[in-house]
Amino acid sequence: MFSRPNLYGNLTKICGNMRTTALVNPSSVTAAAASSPTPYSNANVRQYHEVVGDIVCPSQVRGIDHIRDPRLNKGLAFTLEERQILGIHGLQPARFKTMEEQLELCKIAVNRYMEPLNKYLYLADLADRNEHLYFRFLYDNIEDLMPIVYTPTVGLACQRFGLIYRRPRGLFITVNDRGHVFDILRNWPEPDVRAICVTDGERILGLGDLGANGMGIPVGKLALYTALAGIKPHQCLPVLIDVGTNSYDLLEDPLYVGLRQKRVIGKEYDDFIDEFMEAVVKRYGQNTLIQFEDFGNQNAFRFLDKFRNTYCTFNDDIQGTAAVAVAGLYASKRITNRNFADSTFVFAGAGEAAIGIASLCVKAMVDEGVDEKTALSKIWMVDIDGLLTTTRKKGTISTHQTKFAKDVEPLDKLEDIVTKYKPNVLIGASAAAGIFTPKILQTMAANNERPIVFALSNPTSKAECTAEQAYQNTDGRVVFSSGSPFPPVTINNKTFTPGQGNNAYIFPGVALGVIATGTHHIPEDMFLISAKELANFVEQSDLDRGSLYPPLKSIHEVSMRIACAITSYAYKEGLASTYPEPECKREWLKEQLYNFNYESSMPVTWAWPRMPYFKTRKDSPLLSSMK
Ligand SMILES: NC(=O)C1=CN([C@@H]2O[C@H](COP(=O)(O)OP(=O)(O)OC[C@H]3O[C@@H](n4cnc5c(N)ncnc54)[C@H](OP(=O)(O)O)[C@@H]3O)[C@@H](O)[C@H]2O)C=CC1
Ligand SMILES: CC(=O)C(=O)O
Ligand SMILES: [Mg+2]
Repeated sequence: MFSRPNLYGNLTKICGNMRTTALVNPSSVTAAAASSPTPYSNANVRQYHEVVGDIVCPSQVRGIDHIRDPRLNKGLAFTLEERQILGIHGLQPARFKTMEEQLELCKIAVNRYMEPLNKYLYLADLADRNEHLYFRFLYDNIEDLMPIVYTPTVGLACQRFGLIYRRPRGLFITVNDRGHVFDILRNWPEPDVRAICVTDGERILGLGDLGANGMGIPVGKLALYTALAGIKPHQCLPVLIDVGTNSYDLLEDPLYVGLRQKRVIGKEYDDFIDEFMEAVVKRYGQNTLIQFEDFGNQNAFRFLDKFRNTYCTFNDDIQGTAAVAVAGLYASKRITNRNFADSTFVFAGAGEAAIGIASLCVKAMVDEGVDEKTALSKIWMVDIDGLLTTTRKKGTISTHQTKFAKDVEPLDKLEDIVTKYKPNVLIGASAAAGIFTPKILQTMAANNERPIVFALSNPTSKAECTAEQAYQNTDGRVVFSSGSPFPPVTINNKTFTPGQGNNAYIFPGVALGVIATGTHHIPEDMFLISAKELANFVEQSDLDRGSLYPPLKSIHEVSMRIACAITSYAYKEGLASTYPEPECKREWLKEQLYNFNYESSMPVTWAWPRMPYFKTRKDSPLLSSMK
């Protein structure tokens, strides 16, 4: 244990005249967190003045409010100087801890919970208490914690949202706020938002319409912005657009926290979304990235078409998913030796994810030198009514699906379609659990030496098949990946660890590149570039263990590589608005990242807690009065 030095003499000296000074060299403060605290003195006050020069005041918040602010709180990692100067001394136990010691405690604490939802709640509580520790904990333990803050557990958290809701972690904008969306955005305390993830909760993972309970999704996605790509948390804003829900269960549920009405649709809904988009630009600027997430099918495509050239926006379910799946297919070429154009694809599902992937596959084939018509002929799409054919009744097939419809006899059953068209690639994005039956998987294995099967639906309970079913029914020959994680499977004495074909490999890196460069619009090319970047990072050892993706522990590097590629592309294509173009993109991006370690909590102008934010030492009346 640390002995407690007599600091009160020094403190009286410093606090005696609140308008003099109490400045301590911040580097010594950070280092001191781990070691025996050193009393402050006028000597190090002077040194700090000399060292710091122009300085930005880190915080005006003192006392218990400093601990209560998750962005400022460091728990027991506050040094003695920090505790004294911030006026929090005595509000915590005597012990000083390093961040590493705190992280050990987090591990013990989270592992005490058996239920994933309880782990989720522990992490949410940690984020509400100590943001730095939360993100560092996620960053260090992404393999263990991604299934908690993200799919599959985030799905359960959304389903139980009314029960577990604690504190605001994003904005709820309801259709009753029409005409006042800008005012609601102004209520968000952060002025420097660079990225918004927005949902209206209509299609939350494969769980359907969860209305306002869908807030867990933008919160989880943006947690990954920080944990995977280092985007600063204060620059991220989760938004839930509440226009009601068509879920009868939720409307009847006494715990439901959203508007208790059926969804507003049509012009009223569209005008509301328009107002939201305009308000975002007015509040945060035209380069604010707006990631659309888990909207209903029709709206997702409509809004992407409508906004993609007028706002800085993308749809993660359509475009992010496309990139991760196509990356997996690029990587699979090293196993099957087949180009895209030599393949036959069957998609179970013809919605956002499936159409997005199929469209990017076409782009990849065109990239290989094949014409678009030939590329389209390789792709067979199946929705709930069976094969997409040109004979479908008008109105049962959308404009995005039309180009994939085939001039053939209708076929309803997936089994028959797989038997007849003999795909070597079978991709599920249907939210229909178990539709890849043993028979279908066996047919894939009978027709292909190395059949490719992606069961991309989330959460785990909605997967088209489990990893175990895929390996067992193909004699271990399948090249498999899934949207949510599955545990390793051992068959014929060989253990397979399939990779996670999830857009989390893509959207954080894309977002980092887009935000850093101040890109205005996000062209489709960026997703093909991201796919190639991800595939290039896959090593032979990944393929050998049965994965088409790098291990999650290297997902930070994946995000950085994607961000570098996006940055280069943005400058090359004249899309960037941040000048001058940096020579070394990686170094330049790294300089902008979140610091996962604690920073000094020593406020330069601590003696005037409510003073405005002075940018330079020269500007500060406190400091100039000291001359
Ligand atoms: N791994 C990842 O990164 C991602 C995974 N997903 C997952 O993909 C799933 C679908 O999402 P999304 O595309 O956005 O949803 P959509 O609602 O847009 O599409 C679902 C599609 O599946 C079809 N479908 C439903 N039941 C069946 C069935 N029994 N057989 C064949 N097709 C069927 C639907 O047909 P119809 O329209 O006729 O009902 C529709 O075409 C979700 O579970 C989602 O979590 C989504 C994004 C990313
Ligand atoms: C992963 C994702 O975005 C989804 O399942 O909707
Ligand atoms: Mg999604």
